[in-house]
Amino acid sequence: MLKFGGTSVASAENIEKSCAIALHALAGGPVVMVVSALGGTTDALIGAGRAAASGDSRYREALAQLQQRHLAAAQALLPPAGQPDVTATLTQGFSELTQLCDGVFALGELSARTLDRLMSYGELLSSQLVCAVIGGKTPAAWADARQLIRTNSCFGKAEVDPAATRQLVQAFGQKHAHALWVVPGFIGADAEGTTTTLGRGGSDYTAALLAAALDADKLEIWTDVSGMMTADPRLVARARPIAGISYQEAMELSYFGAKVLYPPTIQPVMERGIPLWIKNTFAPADYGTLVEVDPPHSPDVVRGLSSIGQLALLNLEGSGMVGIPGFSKRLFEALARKRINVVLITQSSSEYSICVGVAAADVPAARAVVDAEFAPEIGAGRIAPLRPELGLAIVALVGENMKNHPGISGRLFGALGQNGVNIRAIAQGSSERNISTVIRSEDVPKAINVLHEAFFEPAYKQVNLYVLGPGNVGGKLLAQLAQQQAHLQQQLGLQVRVVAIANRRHCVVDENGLDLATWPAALAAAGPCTLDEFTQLILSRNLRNSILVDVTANPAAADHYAALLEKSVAVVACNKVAASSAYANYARLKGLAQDFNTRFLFETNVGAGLPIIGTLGDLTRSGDVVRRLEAVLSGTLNFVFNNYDGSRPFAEVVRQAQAEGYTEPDPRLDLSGTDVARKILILAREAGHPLEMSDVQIESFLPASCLEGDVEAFYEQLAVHEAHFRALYDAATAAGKRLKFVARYADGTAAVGLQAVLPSHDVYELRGKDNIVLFYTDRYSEQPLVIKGAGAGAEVTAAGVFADIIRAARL
Ligand SMILES: NC(=O)C1=CN([C@@H]2O[C@H](COP(=O)(O)OP(=O)(O)OC[C@H]3O[C@@H](n4cnc5c(N)ncnc54)[C@H](OP(=O)(O)O)[C@@H]3O)[C@@H](O)[C@H]2O)C=CC1
Ligand SMILES: N[C@@H](CC=O)C(=O)O
Repeated sequence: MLKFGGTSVASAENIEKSCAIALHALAGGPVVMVVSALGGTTDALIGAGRAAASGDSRYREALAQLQQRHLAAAQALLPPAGQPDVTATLTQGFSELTQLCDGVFALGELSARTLDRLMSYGELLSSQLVCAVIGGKTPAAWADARQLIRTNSCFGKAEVDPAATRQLVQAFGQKHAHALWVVPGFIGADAEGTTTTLGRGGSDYTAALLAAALDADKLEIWTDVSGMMTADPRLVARARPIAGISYQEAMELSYFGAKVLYPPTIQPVMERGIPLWIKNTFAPADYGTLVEVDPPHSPDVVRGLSSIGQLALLNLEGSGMVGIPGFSKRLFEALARKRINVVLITQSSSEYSICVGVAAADVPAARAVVDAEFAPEIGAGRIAPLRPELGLAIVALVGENMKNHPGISGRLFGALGQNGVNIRAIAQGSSERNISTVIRSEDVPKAINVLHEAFFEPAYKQVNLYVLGPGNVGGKLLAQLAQQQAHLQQQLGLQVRVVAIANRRHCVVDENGLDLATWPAALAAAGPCTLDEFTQLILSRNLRNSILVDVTANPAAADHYAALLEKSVAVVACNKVAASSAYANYARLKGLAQDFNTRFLFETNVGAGLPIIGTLGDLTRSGDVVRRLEAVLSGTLNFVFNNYDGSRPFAEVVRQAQAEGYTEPDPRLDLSGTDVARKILILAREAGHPLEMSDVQIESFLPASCLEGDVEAFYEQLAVHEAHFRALYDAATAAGKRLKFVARYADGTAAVGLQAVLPSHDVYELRGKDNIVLFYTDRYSEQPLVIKGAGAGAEVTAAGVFADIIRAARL
């Protein structure tokens, strides 16, 4: 039994392919070919009927075009001698169709019964065309499905009488012995012989009914994809075909939106144990999906993911329901009276509420019928009026193996939770074959991708970066990312994509990942975007595993972290503003990261790429208590005082520090001690002490006038005060000391300031732009734990940001 869908017969070329497949199958025994209408025909027929009913005479043009398409296919496929019969059949069919639509036009009404008749021509004509084509190569007989498929008179989606159908098919088979039959799909007839249809996609069902009635060896559904996929390939780029699947799993997946198979198709073949094979007409060598009783073992615990959109939840709740039998019965009966299909049901054990999922389009009817049913209880205040919630979708995991594996739901909830996907309702049958979650519609693409990663690509995770501030550090970061992309993918299973880059003037976005070799040109050519717009971009794209990387020094950028963390978007910042802002804000951001299962990381805020904050975290998490910190935390100031000896102006050495990328974008922050004050404040907080910036005492060595005016004025004033800096240097040198800008924390107070230290001091030998931190803790009480190394510079800072990105990605 072979069924060919609309795309498989959409053109002359495709019909040739389908016929070749059928001829090949014929070598193995008798074949029945069930054929859909030429792709797009059913919609065109419905459109023509509706146009006629609404008094729009353009239905005639539409029918003429369809006729032309069918005739052209016949001409292309058949030799001249074989054309007249089919041409006559097609012409006759379109003449009947036109008469039918003329009637609809005259009456201004299109009944469901007439629409079924109208639609049936799609399959009736395509199957006769295909029969003529294949009949030119081998003997073939056309059979009218209306003599085989017996239905009730529910027009639009008639219900099949399987026993009567079986009898009709078998009797027909005994009377007409042919090696090859061609049968129109989708249509049947009621007991009076009136044409009915089986619902959109119903040709699959026709084929399954015939396969069951004839006890076929197998049913092959030939379509335009290579089988059922692990997820909708339009949403998940790495979705792959499922080779083997059980009937029950296929049924779950097809009901839950895997459009490859019309859901009722499975039942008739499942009852008879007939294998169902989904194959691709355009890639016949592909294996496809074999649906059978006992598919081979698969390492995948979950067989597939599916989703249903346009869902609404209806909540019926109130204390009047608790412990009273019959409420659910009344609810479901009320919905059934309006023929409202219930897709999902959940009820809490408190019995305080029942929640059902229905199609969003059914909400007004559901609301009316349920509120009417429970009017007495609502009036008495014992239950609340029905509360619908719209804009929802179901995402489901399907797989027989799930029941043997603990932890599947945990993985499901963990993966969604880490990506800020809120689950509104959950349903799991005791078969454990399907775990359904109800989520917001706009989260579906993200959720499906996250779950596909979690269950089908365990060694692979896509990470989406939004980089704000491609300056010295940001530029180096992008270069390092470009260089390491292959390594990240191969060694860590991370596909790190930079989705957007913005500076103050431009913002470039590519949801598929920017080309990291050419981003500067792309950025320069892109339009501007504000910080608000950048944040909205991140939120609206709603991509999985999103990370904001703030490589600016901008205070306003830090104001956006909360909105992102609240949506489970991780924040990696080398911008120190947030972590050194008011303690309440710092604590709130950390709390948000924890509450929303994401990360707020700022390792580079202290000591650039050195592992200072991480080490502090390890100490405190393991129960150690930090009593005292002593540190040199400014790469700039260490560089300046290591290089200034009076032989060239102090201002020139500072300019060199800036040119080499050690200073803040505004070097006054370094020279004033503010940058170091921020760092010791952050360390004290990370050690568990809730200090404010006002608690840090800053002893500035700069003359006050250096901080009045802009950066150029600052440099001018440094030059003006050269003698002051020279005197500081000379005094220290004369005493055998070196100048170091030292930060200290002890007993709840912190201070930063310039000191002349003796050779015996721990920081005396600190070279270049290095930083050093000495941790005095309960465990390291005599000899401190020391971290020392390059504490400034774009390359090392970018490396620290990179490491934070990986930490955030591997959460
Ligand atoms: N240098 C170092 O050793 C270390 C630096 N850091 C931190 O790294 C951060 C960056 O320093 P650095 O790279 O030297 O600075 P740069 O001045 O070189 O770069 C800053 C970047 O931020 C962008 N920017 C500023 N404001 C905005 C805004 N409102 N919207 C979008 N982009 C904006 C700038 O854009 P535009 O070009 O348009 O102005 C620029 O691209 C600072 O916070 C610094 O404290 C941390 C540790 C060590
Ligand atoms: N400007 C800073 C850079 C690192 O935070 C410094 O000089 O240390």
